[in-house]
Amino acid sequence: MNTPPPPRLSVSGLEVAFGGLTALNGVSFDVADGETVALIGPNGAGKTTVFNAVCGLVKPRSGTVRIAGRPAPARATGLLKAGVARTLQGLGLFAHMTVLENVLVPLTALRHPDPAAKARSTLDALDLADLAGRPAGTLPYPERKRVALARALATDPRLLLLDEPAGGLGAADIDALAETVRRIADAGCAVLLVEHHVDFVMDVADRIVVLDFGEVIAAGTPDAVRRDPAVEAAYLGLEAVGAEAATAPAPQDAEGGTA
Ligand SMILES: Nc1ncnc2c1ncn2[C@@H]1O[C@H](COP(=O)(O)OP(=O)(O)OP(=O)(O)O)[C@@H](O)[C@H]1O
Repeated sequence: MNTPPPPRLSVSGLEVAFGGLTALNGVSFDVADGETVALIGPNGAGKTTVFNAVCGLVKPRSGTVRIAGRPAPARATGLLKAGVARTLQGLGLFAHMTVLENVLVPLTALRHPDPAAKARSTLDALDLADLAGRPAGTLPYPERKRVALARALATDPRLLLLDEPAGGLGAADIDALAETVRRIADAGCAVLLVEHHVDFVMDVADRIVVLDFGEVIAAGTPDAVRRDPAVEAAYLGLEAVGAEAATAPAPQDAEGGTA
């Protein structure tokens, strides 16, 4: 009998401390190819710290992060080569560069054989072709978010990490985003997202991992998690969290960063 392949992402017993503060305490979960997993939890629960540990930006005190069975590379280019791409909460676009140039950044880093064609086909797929020549910083927030997603997708990641992808978007853009995320997962990519927008999470996630004070307090299908009393107690009502996320953030200055 063939051994099944290891999960695309496997986080095991992750412990992270910032001085005296234990930010993550024994966090474990997997994400399989083609699966969408959402990390949710109240503010300060440790969601971003999980992302940062997966990307090697914080060093765990103990525990492991494995990508397709191998230890996760610590540097941005190593992660891209291992098929990992990430979007950032602050988007991290280069404001004065065009949309096309932004999407070219990771392709150039990866020495893609035909970066221009790949960038253009990715922009096409996300309905951004008409904006290719515009400086990224001049676009409205929803378009800038799509550019950040395009930049991550251009590298054909096998694991996509999305940091609050629905934050600051209106209902129509959130529906379109949900469709895009489904398409990405259907193509076999593993998707891990951190998100406060509960309706969006319930819509797109195959599984939800709930963090509170750095620990996994529930994990399972959206339905199971919704009915879990520990989750309700942690949130003091999921609806309140959804309402908070519906508020658009003030436009942020684009800044340099990695996909
Ligand atoms: N660099 C750091 N130095 C010190 N403490 C940190 C650092 N990064 C995070 N923390 C602390 O670790 C805990 C987890 O933070 P984290 O940002 O991972 O939570 P989160 O669930 O992503 O929160 P939010 O929903 O508000 O983004 C918090 O108590 C936070 O204050």
